[in-house]
Amino acid sequence: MSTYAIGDLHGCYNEWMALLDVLSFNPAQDTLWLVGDVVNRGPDSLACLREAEGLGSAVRCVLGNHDFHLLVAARGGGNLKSNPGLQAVLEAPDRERLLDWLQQQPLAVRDGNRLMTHAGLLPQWSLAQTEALAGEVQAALASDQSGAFLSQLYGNHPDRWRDELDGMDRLRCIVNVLTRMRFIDADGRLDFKANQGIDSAPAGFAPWFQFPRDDDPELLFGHWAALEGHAPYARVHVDALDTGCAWGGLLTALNLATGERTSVPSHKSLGAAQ
Ligand SMILES: Nc1ncnc2c1ncn2[C@@H]1O[C@H](COP(=O)(O)OP(=O)(O)O)[C@@H](O)[C@H]1O
Repeated sequence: MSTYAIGDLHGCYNEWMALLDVLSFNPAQDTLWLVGDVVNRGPDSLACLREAEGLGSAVRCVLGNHDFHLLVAARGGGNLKSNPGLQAVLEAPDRERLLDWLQQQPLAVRDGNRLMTHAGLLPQWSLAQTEALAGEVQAALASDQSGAFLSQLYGNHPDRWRDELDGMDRLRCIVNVLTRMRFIDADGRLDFKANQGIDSAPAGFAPWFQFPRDDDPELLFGHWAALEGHAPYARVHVDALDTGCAWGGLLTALNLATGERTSVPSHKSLGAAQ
């Protein structure tokens, strides 16, 4: 009866299966939290989606920016870029079922004092507020206007949260915080350019987890491969789970009860055929 949180899969199906093997994962008893970015970059997005969908209630998954990329391309009139693996999803006979599953995933998963999102959350957002804001996006994805929502999703504005935001600006800001954020400034403004290690912070910006909070939650996030699973100088309890499997790094699972980390190497780094 273990619960494991796993970092960004990014289509690394073989590594995912190897990791589950090492963990002796049993879907009848154990639970997997997936931190988002199930698809893109790696070799087999389609197999990852099928597996995640097929695991049913054994999986709790949040949406990442690359998952949104697939949804925008499939259902929001967007163009595909980056990876032919996504094309395979779009051409699959079961694409509608897989896309329906993806579109139903939340942007936040909470269990008591623990919260998982793909990128993080703003220091001023409580866990309850984050859940509620994530729920607003999930409702938009579930509505009969979801295509219009997806077609207007992309953009960097507004780059700063205000409670008064409404309409698409509000939803876009929530999505950008929960799935794209890395560096913010003291006013909570998001930077959308820097994506390397913490040394790449633009002047006046710092990683979101280096800002103090009023509460003391345990936050799980992925998204930021260059951190290599570390959150330096964090002022909050965070677990960085993206250890860059798609970049030749590792795929990592965190046992939520014991805090133990288990990793397997990327097959890319082993020189295996992708
Ligand atoms: N271990 C690493 N060290 C340094 N840079 C990395 C590492 N892994 C990935 N990167 C870089 O991080 C950038 C962002 O990739 P990633 O964190 O996967 O996020 P996303 O694709 O969602 O923007 C990429 O441009 C890549 O070059």
